Amino acid sequence: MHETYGVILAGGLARRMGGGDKPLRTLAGKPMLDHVIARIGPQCATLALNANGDPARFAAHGLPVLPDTLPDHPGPLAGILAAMEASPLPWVVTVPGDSPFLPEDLVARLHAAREAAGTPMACAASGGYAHPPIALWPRELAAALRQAVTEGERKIDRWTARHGVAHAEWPTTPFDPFFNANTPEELAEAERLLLNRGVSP
Ligand SMILES: Nc1nc2c(ncn2[C@@H]2O[C@H](COP(=O)(O)OP(=O)(O)OP(=O)(O)O)[C@@H](O)[C@H]2O)c(=O)[nH]1
Repeated sequence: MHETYGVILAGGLARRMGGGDKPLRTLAGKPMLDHVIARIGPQCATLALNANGDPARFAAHGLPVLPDTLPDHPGPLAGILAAMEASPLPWVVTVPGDSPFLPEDLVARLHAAREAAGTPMACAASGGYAHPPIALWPRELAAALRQAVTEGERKIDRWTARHGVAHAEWPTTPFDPFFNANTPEELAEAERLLLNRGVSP
């Protein structure tokens, strides 16, 4: 297995949640970020958090905080770029801080998909839909990504398609492992899934 640098993306503005830090919202008695760390941490050699503003608010979670290196919240590609530029390892996996049910074989299957297809990147999918922020990135494409974002690129899938991306698909039953909580209603739904439908916390 390739050692992989994991970065949890928490650099967005969370407008649909009413602002603030989505990953610090409580889910089943603990911050959603703790659920994400429990899922992705064991799959990575090192873990970090991409977030903007005062890093002290994440101190309890014990992760290095990487701020965006581009101004004005240009979107998830800015967090992916910060992750690739900070990575001590050739491979980087990014996951959003609002996806508490990530699969335990995420990193292994992304590497396998990339190797089988001979592409530089691999992206997670479920139910026939790709989840562009949940992907494996080669550090060596950081300069190309910086150039693209500087020139105005904002869409992850358009940029990955230019370089080549494989997709690894997961089943959506009994639940979608890429469920993400963007709104207070989705956070309540995540809580129901955890408490009633056997998603292990
Ligand atoms: N670093 C960084 N990450 C971002 C930015 N915008 C979104 N993200 C992250 O990308 C992932 C998907 O973002 P969205 O859920 O679409 O955006 P969001 O800002 O979190 O929420 P909304 O404002 O409700 O759309 C989340 O993990 C966000 O934290 C950004 O400008 N910079």
